[in-house]
Amino acid sequence: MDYITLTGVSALGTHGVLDFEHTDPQPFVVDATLYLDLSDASRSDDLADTVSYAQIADRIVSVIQGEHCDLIERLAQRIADSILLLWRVQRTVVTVHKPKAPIEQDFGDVSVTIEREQPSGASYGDEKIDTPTKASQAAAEQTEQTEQVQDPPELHTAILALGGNVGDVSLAMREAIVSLDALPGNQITGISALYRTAPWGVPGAEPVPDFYNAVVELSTPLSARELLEHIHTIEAEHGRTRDVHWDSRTLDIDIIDFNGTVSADPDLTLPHPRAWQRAFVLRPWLDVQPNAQLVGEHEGAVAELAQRAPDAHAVQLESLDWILQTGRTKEDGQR
Ligand SMILES: Nc1ncnc2c1ncn2[C@@H]1O[C@H](COP(=O)(O)OP(=O)(O)OP(=O)(O)O)[C@@H](O)[C@H]1O
Ligand SMILES: Nc1nc2c(c(=O)[nH]1)N=C(CO)CN2
Repeated sequence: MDYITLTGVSALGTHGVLDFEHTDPQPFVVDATLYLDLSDASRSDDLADTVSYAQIADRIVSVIQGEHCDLIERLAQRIADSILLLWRVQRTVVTVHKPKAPIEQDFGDVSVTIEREQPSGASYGDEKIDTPTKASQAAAEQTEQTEQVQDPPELHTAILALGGNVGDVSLAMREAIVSLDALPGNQITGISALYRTAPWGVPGAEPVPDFYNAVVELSTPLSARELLEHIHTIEAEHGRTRDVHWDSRTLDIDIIDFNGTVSADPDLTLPHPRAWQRAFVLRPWLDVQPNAQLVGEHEGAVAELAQRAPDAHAVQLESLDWILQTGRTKEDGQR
């Protein structure tokens, strides 16, 4: 199996059992090996056929700087989880070093190493992670020969807004992101923070729960229309029905921008026709593209539109590392 190795990624964090370790930052150093099939990337010379080691380094640093763990075993698990969100990575070995650990004796380093893999039988779109049989190897070789004469697919950059206000929204959004990333050829290239936002334009006399919103940047070979079809399937998997416009919902995913395309088609309007006046979309968009520009009728710098939007003051940062959480959050569980 091919692999990518990244060593010595370091950052300050507040992990440890002792009281002062909860407040005084100390260095943590991480080595990670990612096992994945690099045969496509080695032929195509295209980043979309592999995983970006810069993105892995970012994820590792975010986890080190993120939520407190008592044990470096737990920190290593959180790092492995964040790496395995990338569907291409089949297995990862993560070592966390804590060179300044509070140990009275002279010591050089202390570290833990864990090895984790995708859940068994994990299936991603049409791609199943399986031990290759002779037949599947022969089929793969055949495909490789065919692929050599094909042009690599054209990749598009899509900005997707995710939101919801019913049930465990952040879990639904994390699962949706994994599903989007798992579609063949897709790669999530940016994930915003999670924001808690006041309901925008939602009708009805009853009080409506706040929404959670986030934005992702996606590199995709799919057309905008194909992507929208997949999005509808993912929304439906999370119990979304489309009965009432702007009603409370478990999961809503909108295509905000698709390579700067402008289209008035009502089935797929681009950019999203209401994005320009929604700080709950514009603010998280800036997290993944700080210099983003909206095209079309309401064109302008997203940073300026976000400030001017009527709900600019109703968008509150909820979590920077929400994507790394596992299971239900206490708060979500009560919703
Ligand atoms: N850019 C777009 N992204 C997603 N859906 C779109 C887009 N443009 C048009 N649509 C169409 O809008 C229809 C309704 O979408 P949806 O149910 O997500 O709307 P909504 O969430 O109630 O309102 P809003 O679009 O204002 O967020 C979809 O069936 C889809 O075909
Ligand atoms: N704060 C907030 N308000 C909304 C949202 C949303 O995601 N966040 N989505 C809506 C319809 O898509 C309507 N109103």
